[in-house]
Amino acid sequence: MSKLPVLEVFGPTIQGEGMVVGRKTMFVRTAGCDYSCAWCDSAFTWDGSAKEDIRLLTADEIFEELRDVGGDAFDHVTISGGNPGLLKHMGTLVDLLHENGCEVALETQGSKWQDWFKNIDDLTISPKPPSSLMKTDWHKLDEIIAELNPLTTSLKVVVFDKEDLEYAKGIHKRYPNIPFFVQVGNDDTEEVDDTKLMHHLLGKYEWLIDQVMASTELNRVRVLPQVHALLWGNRRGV
Ligand SMILES: C[S@@+](CC[C@H](N)C(=O)[O-])C[C@H]1O[C@@H](n2cnc3c(N)ncnc32)[C@H](O)[C@@H]1O
Ligand SMILES: Nc1nc2[nH]cc(C(=O)O)c2c(=O)[nH]1
Ligand code: SF4
Ligand SMILES: [Mg+2]
Repeated sequence: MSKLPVLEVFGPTIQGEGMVVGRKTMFVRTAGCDYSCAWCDSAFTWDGSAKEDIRLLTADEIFEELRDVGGDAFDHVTISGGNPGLLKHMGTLVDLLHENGCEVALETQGSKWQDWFKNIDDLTISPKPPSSLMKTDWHKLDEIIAELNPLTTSLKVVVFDKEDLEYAKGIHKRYPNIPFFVQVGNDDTEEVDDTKLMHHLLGKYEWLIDQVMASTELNRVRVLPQVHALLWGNRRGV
């Protein structure tokens, strides 16, 4: 049976971001990413710093661990990373979760397609703005968005500055029928004082709200912080 590189299995917690924010969910975090965003809050998934913690697990083993960690107190699992979209065999886990009565969410950046994306219940595509220093492959992103069901898909752009906001406007204009979210960028992923970080991020949230409210191009838009960062700071596994 094919194995998947896993770094974290945690929860239940709330989905802190995007289209199903607040939803009780478990998380499975895979290792490896084809990007290296300047501000990645999960850089340990790809920068080598946690490579000793990567475990190669079958879908059955991942589900067993979800039950060990979360008991029966969940019916929703979010797959994130790194980029889980690199993993051809993730579809086996998605099917197994469905067979066991769980809904499945995915976080990916829209750089790679997998056929199992079609089976995801809450699919977040998060293209990366200029501050990430990554380049969007527009042709690939067009192909991916064209395949997906707008009822189960959302776009989420993290915004750090005005240039990112212009990028966000471009994404929304290009894919107007996909529910659109802008998210506060955390520019202090090293901060260990949760209260200090909370105040800092709330200030950035207010700035982002002001920008979106003033824009004529961002009307059908939801503006959200990372709720888990407000509550629990930069901690892992929450
Ligand atoms: C760690 S990524 C993993 C999934 C996938 N690689 C992606 O980027 O969509 C999960 C989400 O966290 C967001 N994110 C990463 N670093 C962030 C930061 N410093 N501030 C706000 N959001 C961040 C990403 O944009 C993405 O939407
Ligand atoms: N609570 C919580 N919500 C999240 N939403 C997206 C996350 C991610 O890292 O992909 C995340 C995370 O790590 N924790
Ligand atoms: S695409 Fe996601 S996991 Fe990869 S570097 Fe960017 S934010 Fe981090
Ligand atoms: Mg995160």
